[in-house]
Amino acid sequence: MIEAQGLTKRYGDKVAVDDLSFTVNPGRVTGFLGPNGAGKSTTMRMMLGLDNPTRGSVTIGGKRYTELHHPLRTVGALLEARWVHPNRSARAHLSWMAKSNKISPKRVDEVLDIVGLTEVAGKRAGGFSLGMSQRLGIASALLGDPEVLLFDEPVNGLDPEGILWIRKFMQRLADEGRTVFVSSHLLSEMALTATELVVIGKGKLISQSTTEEFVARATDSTVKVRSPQLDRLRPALEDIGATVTESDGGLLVSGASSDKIGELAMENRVTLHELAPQQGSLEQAFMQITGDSVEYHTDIDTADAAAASAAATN
Ligand SMILES: Nc1ncnc2c1ncn2[C@@H]1O[C@H](COP(=O)(O)OP(=O)(O)OP(=O)(O)O)[C@@H](O)[C@H]1O
Repeated sequence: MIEAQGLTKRYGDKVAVDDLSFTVNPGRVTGFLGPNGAGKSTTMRMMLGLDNPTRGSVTIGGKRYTELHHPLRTVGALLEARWVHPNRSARAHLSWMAKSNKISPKRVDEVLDIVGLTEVAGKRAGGFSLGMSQRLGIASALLGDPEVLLFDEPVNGLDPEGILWIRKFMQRLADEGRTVFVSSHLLSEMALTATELVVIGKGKLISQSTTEEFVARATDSTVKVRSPQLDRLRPALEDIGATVTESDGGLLVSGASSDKIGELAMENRVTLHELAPQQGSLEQAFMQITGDSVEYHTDIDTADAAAASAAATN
């Protein structure tokens, strides 16, 4: 389990992480979501003792990173994929890491096998594709068989096959009962990968909930209605306080459930051709909740978000 309490980091005048408190539990993949510059990497660096908090604390299994007797056996991290010496082979790199952390050399072959790199273990890591480098990074993280795993933007730059592999792999690690904490600004990716979300903006906690709750809370639940007698249904809906807008020859109704709209249609002898609750996308939820927390707004951001949410809804 990871616990942040009042975690704060200042760089001069800049507050990168601002009084963050949240908990990450084992047995599930928890997404760490936030716009660029929100403070995700800084938070992860503090989890790994690479940066010191200005105030507050973050602990792994109840201990600060610097208090851990065998850090590699407690927490594994994938922060930056291409940090291996390019002339070293994957096996040589892992063997060196194992030796310097008093981990059995047998574990090297095990982790190579787990990430599917056995066949290329003798090749120079410098010639690896990004996907293979990510696998090697994950093999290093797994070397100490840790209970807690941190991934900082693990799918950045990967092809669809690589993305799918990482997603399934993180789920497998969580199914084994480990604590898996993964940062991303790819919202649709998080919707597919994470069951729990810690969302931050401008260094502050915006929400911690299940992915499902996050989307449901943030998006207006609307119902799409098509009928040849909308002229009769519309005033009836407005009479009960629903908000009605025209859309695609039908109506988009908010403030009334599909059950209520169906009953109202029957009472008014209105034939319905469609009555469809609209599922909000994670993109819509994210923009709605973090909208004010994005450091630099541009028209392009807004257009991109609209396009992304349209793509996700369709
Ligand atoms: N060493 C540093 N010195 C000064 N400011 C820093 C430093 N590291 C980070 N920051 C600032 O702190 C804020 C948070 O940065 P951080 O990299 O943690 O965000 P992030 O959520 O990981 O963003 P991204 O998704 O863009 O990587 C940013 O405004 C960044 O410019």
